[in-house]
Amino acid sequence: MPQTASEVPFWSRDAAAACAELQTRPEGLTSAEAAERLSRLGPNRAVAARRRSVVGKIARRLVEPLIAILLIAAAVSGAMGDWRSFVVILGIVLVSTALDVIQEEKAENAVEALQRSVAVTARVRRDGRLLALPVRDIVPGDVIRLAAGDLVPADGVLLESRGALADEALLTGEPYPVEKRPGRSEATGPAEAFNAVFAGTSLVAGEAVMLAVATGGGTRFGAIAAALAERAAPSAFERGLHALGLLILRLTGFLVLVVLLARLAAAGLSLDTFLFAVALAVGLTPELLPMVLTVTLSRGALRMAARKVVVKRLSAIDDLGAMDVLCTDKTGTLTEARIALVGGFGPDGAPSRRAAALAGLNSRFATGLGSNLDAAILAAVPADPRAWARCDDRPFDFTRRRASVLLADGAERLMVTKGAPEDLLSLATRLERPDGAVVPLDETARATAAAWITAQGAAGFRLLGIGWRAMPEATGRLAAEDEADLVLAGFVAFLDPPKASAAAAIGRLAAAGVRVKIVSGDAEPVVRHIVDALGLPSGSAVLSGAEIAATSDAALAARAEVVDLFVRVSPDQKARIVRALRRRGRVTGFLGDGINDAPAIHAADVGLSVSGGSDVARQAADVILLAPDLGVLADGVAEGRRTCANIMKYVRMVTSSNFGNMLSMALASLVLPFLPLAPLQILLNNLLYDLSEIGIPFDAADPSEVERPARFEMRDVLRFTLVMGPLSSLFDAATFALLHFGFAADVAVFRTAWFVESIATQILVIFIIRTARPAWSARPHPVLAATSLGALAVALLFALSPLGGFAGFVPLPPAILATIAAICCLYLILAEALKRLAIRPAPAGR
Ligand SMILES: Nc1ncnc2c1ncn2[C@@H]1O[C@H](COP(=O)(O)OP(=O)(O)OP(=O)(O)O)[C@@H](O)[C@H]1O
Ligand SMILES: [Mg+2]
Repeated sequence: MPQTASEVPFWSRDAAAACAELQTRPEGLTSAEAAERLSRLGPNRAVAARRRSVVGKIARRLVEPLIAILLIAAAVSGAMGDWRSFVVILGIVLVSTALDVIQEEKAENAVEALQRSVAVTARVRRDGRLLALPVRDIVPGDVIRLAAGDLVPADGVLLESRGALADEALLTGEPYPVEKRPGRSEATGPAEAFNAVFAGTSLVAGEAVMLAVATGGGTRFGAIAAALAERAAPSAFERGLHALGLLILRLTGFLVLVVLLARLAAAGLSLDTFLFAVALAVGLTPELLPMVLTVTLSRGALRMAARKVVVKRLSAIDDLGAMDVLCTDKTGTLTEARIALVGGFGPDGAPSRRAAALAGLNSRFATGLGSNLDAAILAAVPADPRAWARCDDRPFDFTRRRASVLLADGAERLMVTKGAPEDLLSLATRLERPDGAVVPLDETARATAAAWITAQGAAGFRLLGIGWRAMPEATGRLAAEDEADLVLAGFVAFLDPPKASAAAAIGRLAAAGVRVKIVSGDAEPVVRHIVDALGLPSGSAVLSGAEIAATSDAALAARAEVVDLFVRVSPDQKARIVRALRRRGRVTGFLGDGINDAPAIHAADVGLSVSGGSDVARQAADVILLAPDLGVLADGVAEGRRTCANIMKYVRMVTSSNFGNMLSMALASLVLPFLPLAPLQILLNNLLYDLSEIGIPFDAADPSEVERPARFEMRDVLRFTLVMGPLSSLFDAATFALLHFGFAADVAVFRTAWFVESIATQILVIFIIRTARPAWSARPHPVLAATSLGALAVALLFALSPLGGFAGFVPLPPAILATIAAICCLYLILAEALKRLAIRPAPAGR
């Protein structure tokens, strides 16, 4: 059984031959057969899971420069006979690596489970039944049903097709959907193989049944598709953090070098100097930041999931938090998507059974996208008594916005077209009167119909126009030109009530600094009606698809920013609007559920879809809403910002307290005749400090931080550092002076005292800088309080009890203890007073 395409391409066999070769049948495999194949051929995944094993993770950490340096330091200590350092350094490497790996592993597991819950499934025939199975469980020989909007889960040949059109643009570059039908193809390349479908492409119209021939790495395009689908571009937040990390790295390198040279000049090379430099480098580097990011983001993801928002790409949380424009589709988010047929109406607007009956014929025989409009028609219109049979059809697509069927009854050939009402009106040259007579469509009748269309739209009805045309007896196929010279039979009208919760949700989003824009394929009056019904600001100008088509990208960018309503836009225009907004620096989200929304979802900073949306939309999305409700999204945005706010707390800690303390120590080492802290003490300080921060992801965010889009601004970070850094240094200098000159402390006492001051200020300041509000009015999360105070307690236990002897700590005289306590209190009070300058205040207006 070939798992890969062999020399003979698989599409050169017909369905029966392919079935025989794969030992399967149109009814599909049995689950026993499938299980056997799955274990033999492996899961249907184009690229092996990229996730590292635990061993891989540990190995990766051990080769990181910092850890490598520590290991070398341990080895040097051991070789020199300093067993205490050897053991402690190894212990620290062990603890921090374990901490890192366990946290990350847990985070990844949780997020993977979430992602699985929104993974795309395929409808597979197994044991004679149709099952929804995860795509990864598909094996060669499986028989799979596909409908418009579905992703093709494997390479295969078609067994059946009804108007199937596949979008292979991603793989062949062919921009237009290509027709797919069963048969045998002589094609040499996949692009021309009309009977084959390929993993990674999607069906945009029609229905099909396919036989999977190749899965996983054996597919033609799977690997390319996976690579293309992979979005490597980091979020703005990640880019900012990365830049900050680089900055710190450079400073660290510079400082360590200076200290090392100075000590070498003063005291010559010694193990202590070497270890001190190593410890300083370790202390200065925010080595846990990557882990902390993953953990914070995955905690955010879990909290969002509890609010029915599932993120597929972790960093999308940052983008969601930063989003300031949301473009949304209309149906399902602003409306209930419970579409009901109101009735048929003639060209003059009088009730008409005939229009409804023709719409029923079209919906019944049209292949392709079974839209909810069709469902509403079929539910309300009784089946036509005549024995119509389908000859051909031109399925619906979002650019033409209409669908035509060619029907036969005996020698009679009838084409029935339904679609956007204003388009149908312009295609029509005649009209059908209530008595059945066909007369030319004169200007008055045309104007009457146009006015009626607008009036109905404004009254909240969605309309489809219905036209027909008698075709010559021999006609067997429909051509594009046939959709012309129509007889207008009238219209069908639908109601899709506006969603009661939408107005409040949009209000919440607006209050949170997210501007909502409606981007709809529907007509202006209908969209306007919804806007009015929801009580949304209706003053906005409107931009239509036709206008957009005539606008350059640059001009569109300027227009798109101020316009909030876009009507009659095609799928690629939706994407153009998103790109235009992004070009203006807007962090843009797009929420949609249809095939027509997928390009825009893909183009957005945050692509959003709903769990009931089509495969392609969900595949393109970064975030899936488990309920089609903007309120859910507003919750998600708040959680996204909370997550960003927590990441900023780390950044503040790293840039001010951690870096500040290590900086002071480096400077002190230049002045003092001895090292201000023993290397082991620095490492211990660093480890306990890292531990203290583990609770940050649990913390709540300030209301002010949730109220506006969260952006990573290097300026804000620098401002914070410039205010809080010197403050911390000031207190370090005071400690230094008091200990060295005031108390004339000896080395051991000096180090113990400095350690206590350093770790206490470093850890406790989290309670101050975690909020821009007064520290006492914003209560920290209990987990954060526990990790911080716990780490501090351990540090004090080491430093102040006989336990600390191993690291060179000695008991402190009460006078020094009291002085340190006073310094800490004073520092915290001043930090509280100064933080208002350091943390960006909420902007006055928006
Ligand atoms: N089944 C169908 N048959 C004929 N025409 C259709 C059908 N479905 C949709 N149309 C036409 O295509 C237009 C665009 O489709 P649709 O309204 O679903 O786009 P959309 O951008 O997803 O809109 P929305 O914002 O309402 O979700 C419709 O307004 C209608 O005129
Ligand atoms: Mg839609």
